[in-house]
Amino acid sequence: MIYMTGFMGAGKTTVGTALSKKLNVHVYDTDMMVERDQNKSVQDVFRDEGEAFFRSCETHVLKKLATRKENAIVTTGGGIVMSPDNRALMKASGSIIFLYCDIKTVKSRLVNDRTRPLLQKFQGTELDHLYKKRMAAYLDATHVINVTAKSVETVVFEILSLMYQTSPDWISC
Ligand SMILES: Nc1ncnc2c1ncn2[C@@H]1O[C@H](COP(=O)(O)OP(=O)(O)O)[C@@H](O)[C@H]1O
Ligand SMILES: O=C(O)C1=C[C@@H](OP(=O)(O)O)[C@@H](O)[C@H](O)C1
Ligand SMILES: [Mg+2]
Repeated sequence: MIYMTGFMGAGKTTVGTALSKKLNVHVYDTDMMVERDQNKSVQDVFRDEGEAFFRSCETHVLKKLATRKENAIVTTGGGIVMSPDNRALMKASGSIIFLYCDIKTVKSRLVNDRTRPLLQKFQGTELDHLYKKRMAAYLDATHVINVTAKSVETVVFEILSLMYQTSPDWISC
């Protein structure tokens, strides 16, 4: 498995989907899997059951994915790395690619977003604090790609280049 991690708005879901097409492998998005399991949006899970419940659902889907014996991409939610157990599970079952994006770019990408409950909760400097608090956990990754000011195509190309060097068995042509 290749797990894509990073802060909200770094482009995990977008880049992971594009990369999966290039590699011709499945992509699994932990947020979408939680939504399917709970039959409601991430926003509604946060509103109705709270963040702790969402985190338990997230870990549940991660555990299911980690047992799959296939080459696939997993695009994670931005908070998944805060559990050391989740990080250990990802490392034991694959590699972690951290998409680093500076906070200014994150904010500009998500300025009109209403689907991420933590963006409603943490505003202005509070979001900066959350970002800083999480950085050490994000950096506990196999590879780091700086995605700031890069197009999706450029980021996908950089990941493919990295994979040619580190995981050539994934590349079919
Ligand atoms: N490299 C990029 N350049 C510009 N916009 C991007 C890039 N990657 C993602 N986006 C945009 O940023 C927003 C958040 O992307 P998304 O893939 O949902 O991020 P994440 O899953 O990390 O939260 C979307 O509107 C997406 O189109
Ligand atoms: O950073 C976080 O804690 C979250 C990020 C979201 O996913 P994205 O990183 O794909 O936005 C989603 O899991 C939820 O809103 C919580
Ligand atoms: Mg996402």
